[in-house]
Amino acid sequence: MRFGVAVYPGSNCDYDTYYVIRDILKKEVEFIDYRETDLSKYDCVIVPGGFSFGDYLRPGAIASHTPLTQALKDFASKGKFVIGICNGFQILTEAHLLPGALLPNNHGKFVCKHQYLKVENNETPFTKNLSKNQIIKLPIAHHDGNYFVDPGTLAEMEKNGQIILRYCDENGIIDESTNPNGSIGNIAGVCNKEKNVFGLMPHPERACEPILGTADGLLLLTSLIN
Ligand SMILES: NC(=O)CC[C@H](N)C(=O)O
Repeated sequence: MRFGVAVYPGSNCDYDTYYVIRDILKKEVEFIDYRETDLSKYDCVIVPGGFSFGDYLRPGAIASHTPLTQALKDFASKGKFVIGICNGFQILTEAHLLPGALLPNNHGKFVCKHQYLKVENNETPFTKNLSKNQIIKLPIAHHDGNYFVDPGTLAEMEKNGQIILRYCDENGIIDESTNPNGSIGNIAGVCNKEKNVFGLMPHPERACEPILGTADGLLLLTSLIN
């Protein structure tokens, strides 16, 4: 399986992602410049976190119009895999590769901490190494992670199994007190209807070695490889 890691001006999790794929997962990986349009050699493109184009206009808004992000539409339509992490999730919603939008956190502050998450759907290529309702711990670090989608689309997404992760506490409680940013339904990660595009606000690439406090990110990233 060949990976590409998208690089926009202002990406800052690109090296972390590259490191995990090359040195921990031992898979082939290359950086992809945001002006590139030929993605034929990749099986999966990861759109990493950061502040692409300085988060100007809205996070992900400018990056969504670059040649690379536009080429991802054709790439995804062929059934290839796309994962957007944090700013990558913002870019994928701005590009309409995923439904919904990431609004500013409801408390107006940047949030940076470890967060418990509940696996809502393990029947996707991104979560098959996990069990349904499994609780995992990953870091979150964002200012605009407040997931919003209109009620009609949300109902469709629930029906299609497109809600993948929700924010919770260590006991799996999902409510306002365990919601770090105001996301509707505590949603932390979603996929498209076809289940080959996945976006999430937490950072699995920052949680792949026990020394980092949690290696649960590996459960997600190895699902796809297996
Ligand atoms: N860690 C990140 O990718 C940050 C995402 C985005 N720039 C935000 O603050 O919401």
